[in-house]
Amino acid sequence: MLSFLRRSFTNEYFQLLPKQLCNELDKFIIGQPDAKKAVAIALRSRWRRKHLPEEIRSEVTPKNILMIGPTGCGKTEIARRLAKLCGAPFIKVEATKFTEVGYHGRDVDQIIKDLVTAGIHQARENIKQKMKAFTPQISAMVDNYILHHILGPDFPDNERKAKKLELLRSGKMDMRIISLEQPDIEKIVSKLGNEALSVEEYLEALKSFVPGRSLNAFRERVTIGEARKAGVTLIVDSYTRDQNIVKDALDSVQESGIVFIDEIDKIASPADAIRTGTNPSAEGVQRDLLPLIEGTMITTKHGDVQTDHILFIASGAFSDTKPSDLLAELQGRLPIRVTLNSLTKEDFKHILKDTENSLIKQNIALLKTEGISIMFTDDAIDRIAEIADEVNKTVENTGARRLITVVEKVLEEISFNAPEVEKNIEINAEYVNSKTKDLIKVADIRKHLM
Ligand SMILES: Nc1ncnc2c1ncn2[C@@H]1O[C@H](COP(=O)(O)OP(=O)(O)OP(=O)(O)O)[C@@H](O)[C@H]1O
Repeated sequence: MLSFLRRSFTNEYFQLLPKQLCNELDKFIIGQPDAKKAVAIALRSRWRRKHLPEEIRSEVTPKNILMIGPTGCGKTEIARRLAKLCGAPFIKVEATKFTEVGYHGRDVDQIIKDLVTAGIHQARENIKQKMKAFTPQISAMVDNYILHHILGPDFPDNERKAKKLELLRSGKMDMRIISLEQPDIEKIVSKLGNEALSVEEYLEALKSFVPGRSLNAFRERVTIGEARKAGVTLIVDSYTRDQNIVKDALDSVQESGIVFIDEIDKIASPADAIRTGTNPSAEGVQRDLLPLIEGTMITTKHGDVQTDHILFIASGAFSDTKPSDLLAELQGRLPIRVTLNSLTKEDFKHILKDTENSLIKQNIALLKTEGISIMFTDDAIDRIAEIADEVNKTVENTGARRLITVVEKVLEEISFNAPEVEKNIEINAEYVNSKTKDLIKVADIRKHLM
């Protein structure tokens, strides 16, 4: 059971062809076809690499990517979504963090350590998700144990026992108080490492388990309802403590980890600056990053990690510097360059309503929890997109992040007063205008000054 649960943290998306993967990304990210293509190919290359004979496989390293594009245009989102789709451990870091006082020269290794932590967390979450399919079996086992505890081991009357069990399962005994002993958790955990156990054997092994360890820590007497819940949680948690999960997570990090390094443009220095030594710390960070991206061994508290096959995606706006201002060796290690476009008003409309869990859908769902139904007319969506575009152009370009600010403004009053507002609210362009007057005014003033 355990090996089945653990098998392959990567999922079926790992098998997708680049075109199919782009289609999946299209559901969440509007436009940016080149960047989607590049990451989809990078992912498929990993699958291809896995199918190579051993001797060639170790020679093939991932083709790392440099994403160039303005802030808020989807660079991080593409990488994060890719990782999520294929179940790959993912971490985002800001390159500038390592130029801060106290950071320089130390610990870009921390990036890999954090990736391992993210990988372990994800592996545990994966197991928890998969365990959900076994909840009925686990609950039945816990109930059986509790019944055994209530009736004692020698209770002879099977008919009465069955009736009691039915009562227990129905939840009718949940308020009764029982006291539980300390579980022999060591015994259970030592069994967990044994992969040879079948489901039945595993459940059998767990019969020695007394639910409620965490409860016993602060009280011995618990209600049956609490014990039933705690028993299930404790069993699920004990699976996730298995040391093999850490080992699998390390493998997963090495084989399919993705590191997203943002603000790489901020540590690029024009050749002059390096020659005159005006920006030595930025260059130092580039040098520190080199071995990680080239492939090295990093020692973490969970074990050694070889970084050769981790996919690195570096990203930046490059408004003040150029990619060619990066150290030549670093450029060489980021051979795939993709440019992302500044988002247009049309893109904004699609981002607002057409992506899975789009901003509009999220806000509708949020207010639904208060019993409020809101509906956006098409002209309201157009207007929000227009205002966001206008403010980006005249005040500061924050890309799609601006949409969040505008939608927040539009819904501020309803959010503040809910649920004491009308139950059905239509939001049209006029309503949008009335709630975003301040934003429009600032944009107008700036426009006239330009
Ligand atoms: N093309 C897009 N399609 C859908 N949503 C987008 C798109 N671009 C940005 N967003 C949304 O805008 C927000 C910011 O985007 P993201 O984090 O990808 O920015 P970025 O390009 O990495 O910029 P930065 O370098 O400043 O981090 C996210 O919530 C994301 O969902």
